[in-house]
Order: sequence, then structure tokens, then C-alpha cells
Amino acid sequence: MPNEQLRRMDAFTFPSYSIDFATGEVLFDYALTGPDGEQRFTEVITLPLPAEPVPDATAATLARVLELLHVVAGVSYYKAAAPPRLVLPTPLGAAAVELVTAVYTKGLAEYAYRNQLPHVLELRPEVPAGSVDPATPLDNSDRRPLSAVGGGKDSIVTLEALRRAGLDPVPFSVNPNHVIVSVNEASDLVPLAARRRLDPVLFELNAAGARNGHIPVTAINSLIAVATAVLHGLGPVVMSNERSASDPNLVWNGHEINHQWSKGVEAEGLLRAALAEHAGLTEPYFSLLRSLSELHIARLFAEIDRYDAVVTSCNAAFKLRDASERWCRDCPKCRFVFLAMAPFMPRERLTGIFGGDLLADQSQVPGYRELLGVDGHKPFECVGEVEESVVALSLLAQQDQWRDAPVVRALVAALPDTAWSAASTSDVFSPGGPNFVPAPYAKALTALT
Ligand SMILES: CC(=O)N[C@H]1[C@@H](OP(=O)(O)OP(=O)(O)OC[C@H]2O[C@@H](n3ccc(=O)[nH]c3=O)[C@H](O)[C@@H]2O)O[C@H](CO)[C@@H](O)[C@@H]1O[C@H](C)C(=O)N[C@@H](C)C(=O)N[C@@H](CCC(=O)O)C(=O)O
Ligand SMILES: Nc1ncnc2c1ncn2[C@@H]1O[C@H](COP(=O)(O)OP(=O)(O)OP(=O)(O)O)[C@@H](O)[C@H]1O
Repeated sequence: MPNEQLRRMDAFTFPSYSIDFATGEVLFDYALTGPDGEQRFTEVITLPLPAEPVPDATAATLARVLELLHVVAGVSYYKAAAPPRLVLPTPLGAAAVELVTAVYTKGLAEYAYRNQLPHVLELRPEVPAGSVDPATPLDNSDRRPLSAVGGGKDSIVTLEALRRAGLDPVPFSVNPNHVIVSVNEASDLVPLAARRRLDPVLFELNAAGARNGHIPVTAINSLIAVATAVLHGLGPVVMSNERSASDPNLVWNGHEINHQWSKGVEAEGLLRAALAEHAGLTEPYFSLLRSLSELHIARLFAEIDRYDAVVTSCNAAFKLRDASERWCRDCPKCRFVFLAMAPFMPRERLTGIFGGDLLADQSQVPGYRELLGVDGHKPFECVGEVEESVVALSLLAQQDQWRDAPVVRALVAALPDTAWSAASTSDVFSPGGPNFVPAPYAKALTALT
């Protein structure tokens, strides 16, 4: 469909969804509609099937989770046109509507900002009239947790914390690539995996210049994880979303723009409330690392060495096409993670993990100046706060192994005195902020140190 027609679309709808219990295949249909016709999409998600037949009660709870996932996963296709109307398929309760509204506005905020589409930030779903049958309550909180694995340091810290605390986690990933497969192998735990196939039509539209941009992928992966946990009779989904994920990159038209919105604590609370209301799940989902800074997580990661040969946090390794093998060593996330780990491990170990020494490479200085708040705003990437970078740098400046590294010297010279005094009173190693960690999990992190 030509771009001019896409831009005249006036509604995004959700025609149908289905699940096949013989294959685990879930089909989600979407449509953009407008004066020139309709553009249909189908996304396919394949859930891992349990060995035993699925009981009716489990199928009923799963159906409720999938109703939420159907609507949330629509963001990928909505964004090809950004029509003014978002027409939901069925009545939903207040908590579910709040989640959906936030996913399409706050979750697409970076997309709206970059494409200059302020109406997206004000989008309100049209909810069909009618009531929703109350969900049957399901408390699986004492079952084995499903631990989401993204291949990076954060989910490794969570997996090891749960394991060492005796909570017997099941690793879980969506579309595990070679990095995630290697991390799972290094863990020696038996993982579960779901497959997700975006409609190839989306890529054709993108290639032809359709509207495009960032989407709240963690909200989608999280609901796929919850669906898998329900299907397998497992306990809570445990995420590894850190404190700083809740902080915006910038404010535009009075709205916070946060690249990591669906990793933030607001999204976590909305998802939990929607799952409780719509699917009856009392303890479905939380982030174990919510109170911790990225720097604190990096310090915990340094205590674990069994994943050194495989851990990869660089997003370039997770692209659907033309992915890098491991760390690209030239993006904000590589720069930040290198800086965050450096104070806590020998230089040789760190350069072994990354395949190079970023702090020895002068060409990295401009990128580090952004992370340290000397130039520009926080990059649209999963990186920690400016304060965390400054604290990491101040620790490096005190260490023999790092203080003379060319990048460390250049950055120490570039930072104003005020930044150093802020770093000296920083609370980056004090857990804080709101979290949803249930009591039986609260001590798991201490098992690591
Ligand atoms: C790997 C990555 O960072 N991708 C972002 C990149 O997309 P790119 O075109 O370079 O590669 P692909 O990921 O292969 O995407 C191809 C197109 O498909 C669209 N798409 C992808 C997944 C999906 O679920 N829905 C989609 O529509 C995508 O938009 C591309 O057009 O740039 C894109 C535009 O900014 C980003 O949207 C891609 O981000 C991925 C969805 C992704 O998985 N990113 C995570 C690594 C990521 O950024 N995580 C954030 C958390 C964000 C959140 O709120 O959940 C983080 O860790 O900070
Ligand atoms: N493919 C995936 N399948 C399931 N969960 C995922 C996937 N990718 C990321 N996640 C989860 O989403 C959350 C955010 O991902 P993120 O990439 O920030 O974490 P990470 O890979 O563990 O660590 P790092 O921040 O070092 O990259 C984490 O809880 C992670 O486990």
C-alpha cells in the first residue's frame, strides 16, 4: 500500500485472534482502515506447549492474558500509520484500559517525538460498551518462577540470584538468538522459549517509507512470558528492569519521553493491575532489580564469572536482521556497560568480555561525553543515569589500572567540579524507589554477595 494511503488511515482495529492448542500457535490479526481501503496484518506467536494436556481453567486464564497481549502487541502495526482512532475489540475493565492507553501513548512517546506526531501522546482507545466477566482468581505465587533472559548482564544477575536463593528459576526468552542460547547453556538450566513472527508486510511497508520508530518491546515480551508461565503452571515472571529505566530522556510538549518506558516501574504497576483485573493473576510479574541502579547491577554481575564468554548487552546483537555477533563496541550501550563494569573487575577480564578496550580508544570520547552529561541529552538507549556514569568515572580515576587510560584522562579533564561533588554524595549503591518484589523474593539478591 502506498505511503500516502497509509497516512490517510483513520483507525486501527483488532479483527480477531485465535490459539491452536495442538501447535501452541497464536494468531493476532490487525487492520488499519481508511478511505482508500484496509491494510491487514497477522502476527504469529508460538508458545511452548507443556507435555500434559492443558486443563480448561488454565486455557481460560491464558485466553485472558492473550486478550491483553493481542491489544498490546498491536503497537508495531499501529505505528506504520498512527491513525487518530484506536478501536479495541472487546470491553475491558479500567485497569486494562489504563494499561493499553499508556502502552500506545507513553510506550510510543519516543516514536511520537521523533516523527513529530503529538496526537499519539493524546491517543485514547475506543472501548466497546459492555461488561467483562470477572476473572477467576489464580494464585501461583509459590510455583517456580519464570526468569526472563535477554542475554545481557541484568537478566544473568537475576537468574543467578534466584538460583542461589533456591528458587529454582526456569529461564525464558522470546526468539532466543545465539547469545541467549549460549547464556542458557552456560547456566545449565533447562529453558523455555516462545517464537514471535512479525508480519513481513510490516517490513515491506517500512522499506517503502512507512512511519517507523521505537516500540515498547518489553511490554510485549512480558505478556508473552506471563502467557507461557500460565500455560506451564509456573509462578511469577521475574524481570530484570532497573531503577533508572523509569527516568525519562527528555520532556516534549509537556510529556516525558522515555526510550525504556515499558521497562519502568509505572509500566510494571499497570501490567500487574491489568493482569490481576483481567486474568485474575494475583502475583504475575515483577522486576527483582527494580530498586537497583545499573552501576549496582554491574557490581553484582562482577561477582559472577560463568557467563563471561557469552554475556552480551549490546542491542546491535539483537536486531532481527544484520545483527552483530556480540558487542559492537561503538554504541551508547556498549560504552555505558563497559564504564559501569570497569570499576569492579580486572581490566583484562573486562577487555576479554568485550573483545576490546573502549577506554583506551580516544574515538570513544564524544560518546562518553554524552553519557556524562557534558554534551546533549541521555541517548535513546538502555543506559544508566548521568550520575551513574560520573560515579563510575570517579571510581576509575582512583584505580591504578584505569586512571591513565586515555579516555579516563580526557573525561576527568572535561567534567566540571560540580559533577564531582554530586558524585561524592550519590546514592547509586543504595537500593531505593518503589518496587513490587514479593516478600519471598526480597532476600534473593543478598544470595549473590
Ligand atoms: C535491536 C534494536 O535495538 N532494534 C531497534 C531498532 O530497530 P532496527 O530496525 O535497527 O532492527 P530490528 O530490531 O531488527 O527491527 C526491525 C523493524 O521491526 C520493528 N519492530 C521490531 C520489533 C517489534 O517488536 N516490533 C517492531 O515493529 C522495528 O521498529 C524496526 O522497524 O530501532 C527501532 C526503531 O527505533 C527499534 O524499535 C528497535 O527496537 C526493538 C523493538 C528492540 O527489541 N529493542 C530493544 C533492544 C530495546 O530497545 N529495548 C529497550 C527497552 C524498550 C522498552 O520500553 O521496552 C531497552 O533495552 O532500553
Ligand atoms: N528476548 C527476550 N525474551 C524475554 N525477555 C527478554 C528478552 N530480551 C530482553 N528481555 C527481558 O526484558 C528486560 C529488559 O531487557 P534488557 O535488554 O534491558 O536486559 P538484559 O538483556 O538482561 O540486560 P542488559 O541491560 O545488560 O542488556 C529484562 O528483564 C530482560 O530479561
